[in-house]
Amino acid sequence: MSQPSKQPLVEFAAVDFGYDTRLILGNVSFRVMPGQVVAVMGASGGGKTTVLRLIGGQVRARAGSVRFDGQDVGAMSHAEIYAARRRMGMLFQMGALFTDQTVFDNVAFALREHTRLPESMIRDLVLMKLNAVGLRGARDLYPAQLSGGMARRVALARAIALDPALVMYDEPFAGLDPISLGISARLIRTLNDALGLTSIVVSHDVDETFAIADQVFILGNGTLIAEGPPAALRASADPLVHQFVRGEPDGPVGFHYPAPPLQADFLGGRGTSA
Ligand SMILES: Nc1ncnc2c1ncn2[C@@H]1O[C@H](COP(=O)(O)OP(=O)(O)OP(=O)(O)O)[C@@H](O)[C@H]1O
Repeated sequence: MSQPSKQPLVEFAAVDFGYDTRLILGNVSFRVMPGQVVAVMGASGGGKTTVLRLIGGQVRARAGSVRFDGQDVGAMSHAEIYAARRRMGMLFQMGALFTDQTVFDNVAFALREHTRLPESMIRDLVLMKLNAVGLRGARDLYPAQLSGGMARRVALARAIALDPALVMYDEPFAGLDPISLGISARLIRTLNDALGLTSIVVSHDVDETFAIADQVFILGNGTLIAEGPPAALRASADPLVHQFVRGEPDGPVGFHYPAPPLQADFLGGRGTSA
């Protein structure tokens, strides 16, 4: 019997990336092993979505390498990137469903677009995916007839329709009520394990994400400031990690954007040289 692969499914090695002259990520290295659920967290604007875009080949690293299943994404041709993306499911917060199509047709879309499977097989695959997210019975509904949590689950079924190796979630819990949020988080873990996926979740929800992740990467100040299993990060004495995990307003990451002293803007500017 062959041994399970020990090669990372995703690997960042000393990655630098910036838009224009501004560096967004500097010297970022991490690995995602097959079967893991990993979380990419950190302050807003810290480059979390950019990490997903680098993996999907929408943008390329300036230095270092981004590998997907051993292949350097930055060196792929368009055809290779297209083929690699077929092995990646993406679920974005605003990954709107097609409003004029039923739940069934939304999930069937990628199968019809990317495969030549007969409709009878597509039907079975779609219903299996819908069953996995608990919505087999909702197949004939239109998106307008779904709750926010249900719509998110349909989007999840759509993201896994092609049996991807990797599923990337960008803010999958945004806008959900606490119950739907908990259900969605557990579903990500359950599907990951039941279907043999690997999952990367970008999220701000510390509790829900820590509850399902094997490994957490925290981005801050343009680089990876911490990584480890959730329990280790919760126990971390590092002030940055501590502030992030507890959601505290005061700490190494300031609440205020740099500004002149208060008295310069109020009290008629008294006490300033301005
Ligand atoms: N196409 C673009 N051109 C120029 N700058 C961009 C572009 N896309 C993103 N940025 C900038 O890159 C930085 C990182 O953006 P990114 O979306 O990766 O952050 P994020 O950590 O996902 O943020 P959030 O949690 O707020 O979604 C931000 O400062 C953003 O303004």
